[in-house]
Amino acid sequence: MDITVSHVHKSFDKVPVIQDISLTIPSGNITCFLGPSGSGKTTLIRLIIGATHADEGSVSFAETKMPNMELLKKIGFMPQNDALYPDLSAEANLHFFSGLYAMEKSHLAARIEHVLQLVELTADRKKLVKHYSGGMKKRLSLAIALLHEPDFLFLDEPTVGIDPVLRRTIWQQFQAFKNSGTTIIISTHVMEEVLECDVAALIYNGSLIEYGSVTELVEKTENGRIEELFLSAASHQKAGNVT
Ligand SMILES: Nc1ncnc2c1ncn2[C@@H]1O[C@H](COP(=O)(O)OP(=O)(O)OP(=O)(O)O)[C@@H](O)[C@H]1O
Repeated sequence: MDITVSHVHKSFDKVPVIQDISLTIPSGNITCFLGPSGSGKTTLIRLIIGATHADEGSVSFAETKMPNMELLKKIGFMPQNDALYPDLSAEANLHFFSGLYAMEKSHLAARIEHVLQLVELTADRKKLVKHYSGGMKKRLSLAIALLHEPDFLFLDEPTVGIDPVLRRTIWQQFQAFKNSGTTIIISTHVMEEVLECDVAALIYNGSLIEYGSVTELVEKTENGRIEELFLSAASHQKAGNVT
């Protein structure tokens, strides 16, 4: 099921934040939204999952227009800022979120066990979240996003604050999810992570400046560094002709 974003616009307090973005996110791939801080990546994710309402334009998952309650059950979202309950343990947080996803009780315990293992938090499952480190909270947020085995996984800067070894393990997991058919959309400003993705959308000041396979985008650069494409967008924008 591909995701189609069609001519989406969004302003906050009359300031345009997303400007006429259209793209098709292919199913079963890892797509990244890459852009500098404040370029609109989080807003675009929130528009796609229906958490923010677009001023103009539409988002569809195959033929179904968002927002749609049935589709929401197929979506996992890991926000940039943790939405966790600090006075509950990791396990209790997972139980709470399973209620929101209306998960069947029969295999809940096994799912909780599985996602805790994936993010290496099994030993700390009883600890209150307020005593967690930043990286542990990130990992718990990821576990929550994975709990209901979503077909679409939206991850807003998932590896910020995670050490390089665990980051590697987590990326191996993302590749494994992809191989089992999950569509992954990830926002990042880390250029190295782009090379892990199949497709990249480069976002600059709320506009889509490049979109294509990572291989194609790398080929457009002189030295294989995708940053170059931003530098040329920035210089065009100064000259007033970014489209
Ligand atoms: N609810 C809101 N109200 C007002 N302005 C907002 C709101 N949400 C986002 N913005 C503004 O929209 C712009 C884009 O923000 P967004 O969080 O989408 O960027 P981003 O690319 O995800 O940044 P970062 O990489 O720093 O997370 C910023 O200027 C931000 O201040």
